[in-house]
Amino acid sequence: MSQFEEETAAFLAWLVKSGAEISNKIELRDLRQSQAGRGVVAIQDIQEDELLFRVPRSSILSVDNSVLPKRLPSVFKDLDPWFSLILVMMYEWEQDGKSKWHPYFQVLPFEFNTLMFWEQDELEQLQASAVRNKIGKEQADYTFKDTILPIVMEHAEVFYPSYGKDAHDITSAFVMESIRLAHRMGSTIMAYAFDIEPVDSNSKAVDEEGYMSEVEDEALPKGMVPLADMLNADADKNNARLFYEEDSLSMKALKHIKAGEEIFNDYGPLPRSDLLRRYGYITNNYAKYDVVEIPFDTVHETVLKNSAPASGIETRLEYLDEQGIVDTGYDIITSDPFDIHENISSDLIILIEALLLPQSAFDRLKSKSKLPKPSNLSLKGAQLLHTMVKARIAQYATSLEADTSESTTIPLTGSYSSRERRYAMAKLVRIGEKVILRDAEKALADLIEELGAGNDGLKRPPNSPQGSPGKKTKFA
Ligand SMILES: C[S@@+](CC[C@H](N)C(=O)[O-])C[C@H]1O[C@@H](n2cnc3c(N)ncnc32)[C@H](O)[C@@H]1O
Repeated sequence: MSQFEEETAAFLAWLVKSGAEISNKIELRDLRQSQAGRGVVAIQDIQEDELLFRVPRSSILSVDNSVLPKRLPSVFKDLDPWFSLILVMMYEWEQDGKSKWHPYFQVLPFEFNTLMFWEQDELEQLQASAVRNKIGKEQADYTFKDTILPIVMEHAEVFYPSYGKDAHDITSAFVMESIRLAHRMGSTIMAYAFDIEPVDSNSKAVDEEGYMSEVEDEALPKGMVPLADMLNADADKNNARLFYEEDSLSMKALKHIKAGEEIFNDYGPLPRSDLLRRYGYITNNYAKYDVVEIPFDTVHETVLKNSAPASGIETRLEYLDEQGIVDTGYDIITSDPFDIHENISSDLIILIEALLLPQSAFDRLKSKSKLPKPSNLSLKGAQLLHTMVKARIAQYATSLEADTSESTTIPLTGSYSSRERRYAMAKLVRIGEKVILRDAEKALADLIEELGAGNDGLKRPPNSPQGSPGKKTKFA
């Protein structure tokens, strides 16, 4: 038996000993040959609603189940769920064989393929993707130094029992190791933890949509649910879900699963950029959730360069900010066919239309605390949006045509975190974003032609068909 298989077997034996029930119709399998780590596979046909496994709440690696908060009650009084679980995991990891969760840690990752761990040249393959600004490595470093490190240093003898009496002899190696460990546990939580609902609900799903925890759901306590977190995900291939019960959490089949099929959880409708950031992998099945962001700076610059009045823009932005319209960026989502009003952020359309209004019209809206209607995209608005989209396209180092001149596939051989794999995944992410921009550019160009040829009083391009009288576009 390989070490990998031994660790899997020891983990499952530990889980069963802890009171878990595991169906004999499933197997925790080595899927490294398809670059998917471990995964759960059906070895016999499984019916809809059938129990796959049940994990007792006491086996969850969580703040409630660890002794650390009992040892350091004052530390946990005001700490948010995210930092609390990081601390607990650091503590339990350092207890080594003495931790109740030791066999579980052996099947959790030591290395990650998420964007936080990519080299600079690998990140550059994402070109102008907005995900590069969301990796948050510096922010995480800062908060770990600010929040986690002082606690670990003050209670070094608790966290690092092997330091013994010299626990307070803190060295820079100690500091670096603690930050590294905090990153590792933070990344594990991001890709593996669930939001744990309290023990009151009547057999409730993980959250309303059944996704694994989102970092954004900061209020709910987080927990690591052994085996439940061994399920991979592949967009709509989802066929199982975790349900809360009073003393346990149960993974059940959502549909009939045939022998040999993989059992998939649902990580949510994530664009490939975000999937890469949080989970370190992508599949083409997630392409339908792709998003491209128009950063606020691009919006601002385009408005300043291309439209009067430049004066008063900042005051208008202040009002729009109060109304919740100003954001760091605006999403354009993918769909085929592309629909301007469905796919382009309505806040972006509101922002543009508000900035284009004559001063008197803007003042009137403001006095009534109102905003332009996103359904009323004007010709000027469409033109400005079109210029913005073109400016955004120009921010990427290569064109869509160049990127797609040869097909890109993610290598299935070699190391999971190889440069080759990362380059290919990054290329697919940027292609997805450029496809949306191309579609948006084309839809806006068509709309401009339509509005220009219609009743906006502008000159129609030569040879364009005459719009029939009274014909209204959806956007006029
Ligand atoms: C919740 S864990 C699932 C168990 C994981 N495969 C393991 O071996 O520990 C999430 C991680 O599994 C991997 N993963 C999940 N779904 C995948 C898929 N469809 N293809 C490749 N890797 C996947 C990614 O590395 C992701 O960060």
